[in-house]
Amino acid sequence: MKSFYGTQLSNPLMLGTAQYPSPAILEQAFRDSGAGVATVSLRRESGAGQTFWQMICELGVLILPNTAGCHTVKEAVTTAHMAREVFDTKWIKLELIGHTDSLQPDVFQLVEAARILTEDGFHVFPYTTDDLIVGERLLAAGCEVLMPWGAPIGSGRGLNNEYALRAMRAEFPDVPLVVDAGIGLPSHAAQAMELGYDAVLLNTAVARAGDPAAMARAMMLAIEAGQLADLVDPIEARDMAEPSTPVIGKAFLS
Ligand SMILES: CC(=O)[C@@H](O)[C@H](O)COP(=O)(O)O
Repeated sequence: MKSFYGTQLSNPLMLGTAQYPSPAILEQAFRDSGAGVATVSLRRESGAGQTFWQMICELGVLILPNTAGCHTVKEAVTTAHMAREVFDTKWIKLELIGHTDSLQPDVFQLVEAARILTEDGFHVFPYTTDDLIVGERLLAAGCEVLMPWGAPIGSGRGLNNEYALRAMRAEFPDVPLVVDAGIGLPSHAAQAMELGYDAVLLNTAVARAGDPAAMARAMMLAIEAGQLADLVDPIEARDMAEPSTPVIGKAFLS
């Protein structure tokens, strides 16, 4: 498994901490799924106060603070500095929103903020589009991980552009890649792993499910299934049929 800035994840599920019905259900979702990373929004969840930060720290998983809700480089950089103080970590999930309806990242500001934060010693996890050139620019700015979107945040649409995500995997074979946002179902998470992605980050699909803890577990099982399938050389899809038993009386190929 690839490492994330030198750290091996205990497993490839990164789980958000927003919108759960209660703190107890949030904790249960982490326990039942065994998620390896918790992402937490400094701006959106700052109202919850010290008790909430404490609870997140006590989950016993790696913390990936994020800059959700930031629209400018200045806001994102300031929020990243706050996060480093609160959670004592160099990791920052850099979100810089550029479009109100789709919450599409502003990739121009994203690259600039990534460069500033990297020079300042941060380990940046950029939430980006599935654009190859933006990916290249983020790597050139010092990022060692890329987090392309599956679909707009909270949409639950799954992988909107499988072609582009596949192209990113092929273009950056050695870079840890995480599908971030838009996952709605376990099958979407499995699909991301089948493409050879290294992890999946999701929040809404679990937090807003009828039973968040059970959905978190379902996501983890799907991620494990997709990861295993990717490792064991799956067959290529074909247009034409091919008999499963090509030679009468011969059950095995060899
Ligand atoms: C919590 C978080 O980091 C989100 O901004 C993230 O992008 C997840 O998106 P979904 O809620 O669509 O899973």
